[in-house]
Amino acid sequence: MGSLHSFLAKEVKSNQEQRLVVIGLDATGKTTILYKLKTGEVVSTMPTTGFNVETIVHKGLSFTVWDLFAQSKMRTFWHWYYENMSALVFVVDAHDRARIESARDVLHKVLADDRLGEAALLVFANKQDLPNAMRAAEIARVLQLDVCQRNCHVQECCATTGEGLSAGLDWVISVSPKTHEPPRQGTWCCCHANKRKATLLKIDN
Ligand SMILES: Nc1nc2c(ncn2[C@@H]2O[C@H](COP(=O)(O)OP(=O)(O)OP(=O)(O)O)[C@@H](O)[C@H]2O)c(=O)[nH]1
Ligand SMILES: [Mg+2]
Repeated sequence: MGSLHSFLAKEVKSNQEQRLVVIGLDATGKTTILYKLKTGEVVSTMPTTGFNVETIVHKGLSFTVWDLFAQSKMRTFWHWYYENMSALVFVVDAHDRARIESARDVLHKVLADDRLGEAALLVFANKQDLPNAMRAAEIARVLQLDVCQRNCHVQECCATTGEGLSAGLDWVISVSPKTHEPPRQGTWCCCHANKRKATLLKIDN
C-alpha cells in the first residue's frame, strides 16, 4: 500500500512538471542563475551561444529550465522554446541602468507574441549585491509591467549568493495551473528578496 501511494504521488508530481524558459539581455546572469539553482555553486560562464537545459527539483516538483542565447540577432528564435511553458523568466541586471530601457523594449516585443500562450512572467531583478541596484518596484515601473496582461512578478535576487532564486520558483508554483487554481488575470506583485518586505503593488486590473 505504501509503495502504491508513493508511486501515485510520483505520478501526480510528474504531471505537475514546470517548464521555464530563461531569456533577457546578454550578461544579466541567466546561466549563473540556472547553475546556482541546479548545483548550488557559482559556475564560471562564457556567453551562451546555444542553450543550456537542466532539470531542477524544487519543493518536490520538477522544473525543466531552458537558458537561451541572448545575442540580438538570435532573439527572434526564442519562440522556438515557448511551447508548453509554465513561465517565461526574464532576467535583468538591476545594476545596469544604462540598458534597462533596452531590456524593457525587448521584453515588450516578446510579450506581444501570441505564442507565449498563458505563460506567467517572472522577472528576476538580478545582481542585487551591486551598489545602487534597482529594487523590484523600480524595475516593475521601468519595465512598464502595469500593462502586462498575464500573471507577472518581479523577484529581486542575487545569482551569486542564491538569494531570491527559490522565492522566484515558489511564485511560479503558486500561479501554475498545474499546481493551483490560477489567480485572476492581471495579478502582479513585487517581492523583496529577503521576504520580510513583500509589497503587493497591484492585484487585478
Ligand atoms: N555581482 C554579480 N554578478 C553576477 C550575478 N549574476 C551573474 N553575475 C555575473 O555576470 C556575468 C554574466 O553572467 P552570465 O550568467 O554568464 O550571464 P548570461 O545572462 O548567461 O550571459 P549570456 O549567456 O551572454 O547572455 C558573470 O561574470 C557572472 O559572474 C550577481 O548576482 N551578482
Ligand atoms: Mg549565458
